[in-house]
Amino acid sequence: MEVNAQHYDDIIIGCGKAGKTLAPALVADGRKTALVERSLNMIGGGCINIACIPTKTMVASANIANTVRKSAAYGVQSNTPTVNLAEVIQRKRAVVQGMREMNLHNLETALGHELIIGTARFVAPKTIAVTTTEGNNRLLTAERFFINTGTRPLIPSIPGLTEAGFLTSESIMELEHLPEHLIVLGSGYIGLEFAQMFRRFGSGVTVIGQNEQILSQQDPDIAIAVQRLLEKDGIEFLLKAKVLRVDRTGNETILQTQVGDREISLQGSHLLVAVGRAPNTESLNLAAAGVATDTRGFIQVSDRLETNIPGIWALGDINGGPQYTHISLDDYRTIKANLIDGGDRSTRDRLVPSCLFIDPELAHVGLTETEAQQQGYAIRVAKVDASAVPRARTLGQTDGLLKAIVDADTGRILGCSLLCHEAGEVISTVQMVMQAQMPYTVLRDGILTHPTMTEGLNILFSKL
Ligand SMILES: Cc1cc2nc3c(=O)[nH]c(=O)nc-3n(C[C@H](O)[C@H](O)[C@H](O)COP(=O)(O)OP(=O)(O)OC[C@H]3O[C@@H](n4cnc5c(N)ncnc54)[C@H](O)[C@@H]3O)c2cc1C
Ligand SMILES: NC(=O)c1ccc[n+]([C@@H]2O[C@H](COP(=O)([O-])OP(=O)(O)OC[C@H]3O[C@@H](n4cnc5c(N)ncnc54)[C@H](O)[C@@H]3O)[C@@H](O)[C@H]2O)c1
Repeated sequence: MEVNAQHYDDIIIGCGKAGKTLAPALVADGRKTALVERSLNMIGGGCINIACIPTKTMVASANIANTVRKSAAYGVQSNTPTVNLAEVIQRKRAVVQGMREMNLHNLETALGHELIIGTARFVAPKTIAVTTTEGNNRLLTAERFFINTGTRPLIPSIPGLTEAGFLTSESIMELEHLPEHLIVLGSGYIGLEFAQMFRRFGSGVTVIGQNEQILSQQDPDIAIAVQRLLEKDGIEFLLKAKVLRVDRTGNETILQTQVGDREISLQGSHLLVAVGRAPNTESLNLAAAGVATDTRGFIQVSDRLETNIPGIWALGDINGGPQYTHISLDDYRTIKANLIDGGDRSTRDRLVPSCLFIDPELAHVGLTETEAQQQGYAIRVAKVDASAVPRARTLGQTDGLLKAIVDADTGRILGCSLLCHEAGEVISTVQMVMQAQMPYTVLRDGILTHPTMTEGLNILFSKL
């Protein structure tokens, strides 16, 4: 049943990191604001419910299992660990639920009844219809719209895949029994984090990649170092492989693959598909609003995140930028600066840090060596094994590689990749030096606490 349209100053569609942070800021700015989120189970967005937080909670369990398994090397005797996946999942659910409740409380406090649970679709420019879970329709209009609807797993069209069945990053985190042998299709972020996690829980794991190199955006030396340490964990890789067909027979999923001119058949108890993300744009009926998308369906935006339609902005993964929660948060900062604080902030030239949460972690900021060369910089490259860092030795965490790319003319750091214990923390120090536009010598000569992993930066930059 349709009712008369309700009018708002601002409507946010999707409760991702950007949307949930922007809503209270708009309210505080005196705007009559509604936030439309399609599911109560997704309050707070993908990050806390089905992505970063649940995965990192489960990675913590996997790392505990690994520590126990290796304890004898530290002089501590223990039994071989037994992983109860149902309890790991229970712990994950508790962490997620706690964060979702906190987000719900914050949003209800800021928005009251203007937090609307339902799926939004445009029916006219600046007008949406919201279908609630009970099937009711509400018409809402607003002067300004902010789209923050995120992504979902991309499912490739491979013969037999749908019929055979498969796991995604969401369903794999609801498994209560350990897969005997997990095949992971995709050698990117999601594929590698789950591959190591399930290997450490006790599953056999094979990763299939379509390129010769895993982590295709990284430099080859870094990607190879990651592959080697995952192989040390017992993970197998089948690279440069194209999956021709998937079948399910009894308890086995069988993948027919082509590697060069050879056909290789692979069997596993479970298959995880992790080959990228598709944008949640179809259900929005963007055509009714005239909002333009790219060929993959992501919304096209300016460097101020405005779409081709004045008064409609797109934030987070949906705008085709880097897919990280901290980037979605930065999109919020851009909108706040320009629309609330009267500033002039753009997304151009922002530094994008990232961390792949395997153990040891791979953190990156700025340009890779390949990118720096392609952009025509004269560069100097520093590299050092993680084993050179005293803290790594005390911890028995000596696998890894530290690498920095420096502009030979200015001494400024162009990029850095750290594959080492606590890399995700250490990279922030490098990022701050880059942001302050200081020369690399600050990290070479600065007094850093001994013995810490950050002290490794003294060692790395003294190689130049
Ligand atoms: C398994 C996994 C692990 C990850 N780990 C990390 C990590 O460790 N660190 C990191 O930085 N990033 C990580 N990411 C990426 C990160 O999760 C995303 O970049 C981030 O969640 C993007 O948030 P967003 O603001 O774009 O929106 P999202 O968080 O995707 O939220 C979009 C919201 O919109 C809602 N919605 C969609 N369509 C509609 C509609 N029509 N009407 C109403 N509501 C709608 C959805 O229900 C959802 O709640 C991970 C991703 C995955 C999949
Ligand atoms: N720690 C983190 O910050 C974190 C963790 C998970 C996800 N994420 C974000 O989510 C995004 C999506 O992750 P993802 O792993 O799905 O994507 P991804 O882009 O990182 O990796 C996808 C991989 O799948 C491969 N691929 C594509 N089609 C294939 C096919 N048909 N067969 C075999 N391989 C194929 C690609 O070559 C690529 O290596 C990431 O890019 C990242 O931005 C971040």
